Amino acid sequence: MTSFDLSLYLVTDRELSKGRSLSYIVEEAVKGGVTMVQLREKDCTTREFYELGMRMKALLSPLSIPLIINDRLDIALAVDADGLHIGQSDMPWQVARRILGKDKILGLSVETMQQAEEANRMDVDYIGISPVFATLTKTDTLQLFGLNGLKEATSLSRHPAVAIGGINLQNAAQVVNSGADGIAVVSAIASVDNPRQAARELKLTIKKEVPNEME
Ligand SMILES: Cc1ncc(COP(=O)(O)OP(=O)(O)O)c(N)n1
Ligand SMILES: Cc1nc(C(=O)O)sc1CCOP(=O)(O)O
Ligand SMILES: [Mg+2]
Repeated sequence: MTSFDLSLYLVTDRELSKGRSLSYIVEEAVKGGVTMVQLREKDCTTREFYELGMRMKALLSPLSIPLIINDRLDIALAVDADGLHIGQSDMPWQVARRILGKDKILGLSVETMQQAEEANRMDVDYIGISPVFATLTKTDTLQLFGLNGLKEATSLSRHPAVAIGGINLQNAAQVVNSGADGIAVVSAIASVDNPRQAARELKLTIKKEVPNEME
């Protein structure tokens, strides 16, 4: 499987990118230290999603930054992405795994403690703990995990775990100190004036925290 580093995971949303192109946001974010990118565009035709996917692949592949496609197994295959992220209402993980093959990265959102526990019996490569905090970026979610829920979910999970939902410079340190292997963000990078600087600051914050925790 493609190796991956969940520490600073950018999830895209053109609508929240203040009129700037996806390529600009992603390029700047990568220069700031993003380790993984998920193409998540909800308002998109299939053709447009495919073309964006091809553009992202051309941009990220030479930099060895994994490209993950949200929801769309067909697009992940068509652009030969590094992986797919699915939620509880998306393609069943067994089907996704069978079609993607064992070499691709498969991520799964877990929205409850029970789902985190069930994911231990699934052949997925990481879980997204969704959501940790409230966010306006995605509102069709169940309960918030909060930091205590995040601690419990990361301790019971056998999978690497990325936290998502309402994560920013103010709370990122607490998130990684609660056991997450990384943070996934949309607005904290895509909606700010300087995405490169935002990524750099987030990266510094989480890098600082993980070793401190281990000491
Ligand atoms: C890293 C990560 N975690 C969770 C999600 C949410 O996925 P899902 O529940 O399928 O919701 P949508 O993103 O499809 O609206 C994610 N995309 N990425
Ligand atoms: C894509 C996504 N999934 C979530 C979940 O809880 O499953 S929250 C979310 C959006 C996260 O955006 P922001 O960093 O702006 O809060
Ligand atoms: Mg989904």
